[in-house]
Amino acid sequence: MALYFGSAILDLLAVLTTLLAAVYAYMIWTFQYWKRRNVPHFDPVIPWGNMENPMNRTLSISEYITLLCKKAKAKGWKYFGTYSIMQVNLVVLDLDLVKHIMTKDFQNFVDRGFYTNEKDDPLSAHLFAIGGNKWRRLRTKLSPTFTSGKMKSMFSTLADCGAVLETYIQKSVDNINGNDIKEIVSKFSTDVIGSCAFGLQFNSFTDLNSPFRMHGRKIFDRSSFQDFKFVVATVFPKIARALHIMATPNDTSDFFRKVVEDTITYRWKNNVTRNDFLQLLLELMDKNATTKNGIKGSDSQNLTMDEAAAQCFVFFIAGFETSSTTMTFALFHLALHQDIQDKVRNEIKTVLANHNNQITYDSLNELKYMKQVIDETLRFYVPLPFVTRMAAEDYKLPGEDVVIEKGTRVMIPIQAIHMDEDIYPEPNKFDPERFNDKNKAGRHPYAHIPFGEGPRICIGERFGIMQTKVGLTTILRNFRVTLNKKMKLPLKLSTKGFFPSAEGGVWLNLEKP
Ligand code: HEM
Repeated sequence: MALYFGSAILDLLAVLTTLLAAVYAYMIWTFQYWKRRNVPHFDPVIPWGNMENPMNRTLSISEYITLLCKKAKAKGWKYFGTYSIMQVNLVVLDLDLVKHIMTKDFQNFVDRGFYTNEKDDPLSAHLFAIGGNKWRRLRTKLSPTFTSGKMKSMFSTLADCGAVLETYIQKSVDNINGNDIKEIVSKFSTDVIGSCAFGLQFNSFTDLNSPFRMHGRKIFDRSSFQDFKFVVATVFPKIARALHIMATPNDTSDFFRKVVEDTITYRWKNNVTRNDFLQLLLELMDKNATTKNGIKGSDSQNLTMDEAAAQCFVFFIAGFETSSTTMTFALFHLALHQDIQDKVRNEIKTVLANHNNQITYDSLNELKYMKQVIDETLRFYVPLPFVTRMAAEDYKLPGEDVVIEKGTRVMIPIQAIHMDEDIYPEPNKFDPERFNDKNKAGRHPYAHIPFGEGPRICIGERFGIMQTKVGLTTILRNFRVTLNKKMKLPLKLSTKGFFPSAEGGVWLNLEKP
């Protein structure tokens, strides 16, 4: 039925044109936000703002932000405004200001401003994503899970996974050569998280169709469209929730929720206790938490089944990709720099000789040079290129004439800080000596923050380093790592996904030294 132009189609066109014009005008107005506030910024482009078109990137996210920050630094900016689509962000470069946001004034920057949709997607409500009091409550509860005492008691479970990796590479070294090393270390870290977070044997090396490995791949090998959907959901969370947009793929969510529920039910039913994260979560569960089978939780604390599943899930996603990325890039650099590799291997041999040639919790703590190699790897290719914090109230940047408005996201560009040549001369040179005690002491404490900083620092830092050390020690004490002829140099980062990964893979050989 035509109302205005005598034709329903013309009416519809008129409505659509008006809507588009309104959105366009709103974008123009939004894209002047930083100009109106007199904050330094680069000119945005409609509709992506200062982002690259997520469907057609030429650089990885990490490289793109680092480039933007380099340009900003060259102009003498300590911070600058950006737009990701219509979301305004303040990128902070000055390390003293970074310290204020992450630590000193943390009470105003508790939230990350991450998209969650607890109703449709219970797994999205995990420790990394949630904010406010809910985060405080959960973080307080989960922190004891990651103390050095707990890490020590969990070490034997981790060492068992190291032994599986060792047997695998010893047996199949001929087949491994000329393979993407990321696939091998990912199987190891999937097994580690399986044992330590879920209390299950994932058997990633023997079960080629392991559903855990399959879901792990699926979460991180996201298409550009999925990335785009997530960015839009972060910018317009209310609309995204109304449209039931999930952060976790549907089948992955069903799979993990069922695994956790079945495992918890089994443990309650059979009074099983184990030295793992799940046991600690179990002890925090609501006495009224009921599984589908009608089994009730046994104590009076208040984590629900879905909350417990969400935490297992975040340990899985945060634990396996970060550590396997770190191991992959460490091995790549060691293959490029045989002298550094020799030094690491000699250290491993000397230290393990004092521990019956066993990889133990204490022996790993003595691997000081390997820790320098890991620190330098995490400087060079940090798994999370940036983190965000959202202002809970208006906040005046200390010493500056700028107020960060309530609800604005502040971005801490970790990778760009790590590549700042004023902090790290020749940033593209791999040099573990940057992290000897003397050189470390001469730098700002916020110059190296691969695990973030302040009260929201990575809860799994100790575990991530321990896991990385077990993987590297297992490989390097048995093999010399060299570049395979299929490895394309210089390494180019993939333009897909959020975590840095090598385009075409990291092709290495393992040779008997
Ligand atoms: C090399 C390994 C790892 C790296 C580089 C890494 C890095 C990070 C970073 C940068 C953050 C954000 C911190 C911030 O905003 O200040 C984070 C948070 C987090 N990480 Fe890790 N991580 C690693 C391993 C792990 C492991 C093994 C686990 C669990 C088993 C884990 C669980 C988490 C969780 C749950 C959070 C959210 C903490 C919160 O918001 O309270 N991470 N990680």
